[in-house]
Amino acid sequence: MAIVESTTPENEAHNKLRIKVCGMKFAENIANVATLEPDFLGFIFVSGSARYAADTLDPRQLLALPLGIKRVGVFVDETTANILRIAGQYGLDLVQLHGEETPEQCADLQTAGLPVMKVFSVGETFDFATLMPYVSHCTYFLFDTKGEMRGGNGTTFDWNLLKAYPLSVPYFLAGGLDLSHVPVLQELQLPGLFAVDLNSRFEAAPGQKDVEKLRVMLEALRYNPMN
Ligand SMILES: O=C(O)c1ccccc1N[C@@H]1O[C@H](COP(=O)(O)O)[C@@H](O)[C@H]1O
Repeated sequence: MAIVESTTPENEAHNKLRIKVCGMKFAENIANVATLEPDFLGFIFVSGSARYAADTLDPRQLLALPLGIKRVGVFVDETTANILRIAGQYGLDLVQLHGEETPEQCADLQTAGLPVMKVFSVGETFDFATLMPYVSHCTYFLFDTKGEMRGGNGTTFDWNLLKAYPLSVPYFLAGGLDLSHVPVLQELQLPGLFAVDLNSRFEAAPGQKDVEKLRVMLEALRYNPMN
């Protein structure tokens, strides 16, 4: 993949690979990462996670983020009422559902005006038929590596499985991504890939991102040798 595949500004906007930095929880760190202008910042609202944001974050810190950065709330098997309440409180633009959420719950959230990104955990194989009931109820899909924990395992899966992606729903790729993967991503040219999700491989401590490490990664992802 040429990370920015087109030379025209119009197509560039459509084709460029978006970047999500996830697992943010400290105000100063969020402000510093925001200067790198990621497309999405993710906040974990899962109480067992080391990246749980609700303990440390004042909603006003999220509401003050630049408009160009979309705020993503990450949930695992949370009730629709709680998701909508937290989304309103923190001004979330999108929710990432990282558990066993049903197509009906995705539909309810989207009907309530909250775009949904449904996560699917990928093991050694993946059956794309699993996605079908979700297609009309999700704005994005996200593919993460199946692991011991719901998310944040820091491990990759065989991305070649996504070469056969048959749908038009754009997706995020997550799971252990780091700088060493940029050439592989460029080579693979995955159909439907909309964004990459950066999390535990860019941390100085849980929830504390290494800004310099992220800066190098974002520069590598945004570098287009064709320009
Ligand atoms: O990071 C967490 O603690 C977490 C907890 C519960 C659900 C999702 C979580 N993180 C998500 O996991 C993926 C992959 O992260 P990693 O690169 O493997 O560390 C990412 O989408 C995070 O949003």
